[in-house]
Amino acid sequence: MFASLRCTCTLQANTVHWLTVVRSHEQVRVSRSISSSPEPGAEWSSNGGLRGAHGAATSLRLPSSTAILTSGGGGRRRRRWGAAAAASRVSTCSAAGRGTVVIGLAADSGCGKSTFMRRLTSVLGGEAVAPRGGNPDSNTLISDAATVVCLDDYHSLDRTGRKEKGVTALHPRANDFDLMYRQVKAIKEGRAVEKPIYNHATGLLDRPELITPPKILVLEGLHPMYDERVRGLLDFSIYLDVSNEVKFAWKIQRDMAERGHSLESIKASIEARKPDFDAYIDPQKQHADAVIEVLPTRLIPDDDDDDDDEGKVQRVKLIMKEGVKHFAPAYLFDEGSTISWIPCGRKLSCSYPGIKFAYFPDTYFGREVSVLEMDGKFDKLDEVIYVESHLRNLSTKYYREVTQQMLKHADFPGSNNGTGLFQTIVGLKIRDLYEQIVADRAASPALAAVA
Ligand SMILES: Nc1ncnc2c1ncn2[C@@H]1O[C@H](COP(=O)(O)OP(=O)(O)OP(=O)(O)O)[C@@H](O)[C@H]1O
Ligand SMILES: O=C(CO)[C@H](O)[C@H](O)COP(=O)(O)O
Repeated sequence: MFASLRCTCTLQANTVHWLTVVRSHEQVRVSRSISSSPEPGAEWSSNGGLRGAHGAATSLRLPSSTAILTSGGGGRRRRRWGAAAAASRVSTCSAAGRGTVVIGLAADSGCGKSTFMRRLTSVLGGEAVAPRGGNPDSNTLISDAATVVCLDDYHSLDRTGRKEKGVTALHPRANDFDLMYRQVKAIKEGRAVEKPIYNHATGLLDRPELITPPKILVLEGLHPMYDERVRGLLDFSIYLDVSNEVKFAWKIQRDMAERGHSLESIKASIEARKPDFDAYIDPQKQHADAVIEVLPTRLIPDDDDDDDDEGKVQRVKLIMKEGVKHFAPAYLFDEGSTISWIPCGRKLSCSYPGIKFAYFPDTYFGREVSVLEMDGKFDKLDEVIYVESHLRNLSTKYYREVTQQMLKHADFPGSNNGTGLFQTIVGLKIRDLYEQIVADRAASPALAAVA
């Protein structure tokens, strides 16, 4: 699907390189062995070693442009690995070559980041899996085209440390932005890094894992756009803006049903996080190229207290910045117009309270934007084609691609409403952006060299 990337030195055809990394006190030695089928044209540059500071043995497999860490040692998994310890271990191997495209996805916890990631990696192709053989509590996902890194891994304070210092995970003091910047920059420049792991099961920082440069690196978490230097490395950024009412409903649904939390503890956790959320997370949306905003419906009157559907129906806005390189906003019927559309009728089944679409130009934090809005929910997912056929600039590759993606993931939360629809569209836009960047680089090798 993707154009292949040109890298810095060449692998033999049909060769997979297995690397054995032996960690010694000050250094990690890399030895290459064995082979079997790489991506044609994939290349490997190594000056002979990764640098490290631990005593464990680790195996790496480098099938194409992505290497996967498989942990061999693991003896001290519960040891706290400070983010600072990983700082010095930026390695010099490059697999992706011409520069990784970096995408930022910001949102509070429980706002649909994982769901969005699953939709995105599905659009990009290939299954997204945890690093094979690595830490079972790793937060990283790897697919053919993309590596998704969770920024929780850059917490500089573990759970106990945060408690002792009285800060939440949302506070900048609990996160190492210097390391985040250095490592994202290294990956973007084609160098692998050893990234820390924040273990959500234990609340500790685990031994770092190796991240090699993928075609697309997605940084998902609380702060991808908080630090100006990290923000400057992003090729595209998204913010999932879930209103308090809806966030509360989703949190209750998940944390009560799936995690056994009490209603009181969920409320207390939301309240405790709110000041830091308002101060450090929410303001990032002004920097996003696309914002998916989830609000309560306007189709059900406020005084209609009896209606069970009220919490289940959402009004979702896709706010798309104008003038972003490689990103042409999607639109309804006619670009730049203001449109209100009720598609219900012969071609789209709608039960109460119906479906309403809107499209209009607007401003968002002083920037010109185009907004697509959907209020209501789909009754039959195969009928989404009716809506898809009236939307333009979707960056689909074939007829009904949006509808097919929605049907494929019908069981994901939000598949029957604007969250699923707009997340799918943003996924297609990211694929398109990546392909444009690769095409630009191919057309201008000088650009690629500085990317
Ligand atoms: N579009 C949606 N519609 C309804 N519920 C949703 C939607 N998206 C997410 N949820 C609910 O919120 C929960 C959290 O979603 P998800 O795991 O994708 O969020 P997250 O941001 O990755 O969370 P965390 O950071 O806490 O892991 C889901 O289990 C589901 O209950
Ligand atoms: O906001 C969060 C991002 O997911 C988490 O609360 C944060 O990472 C801390 O995790 P935990 O509660 O598991 O210690």
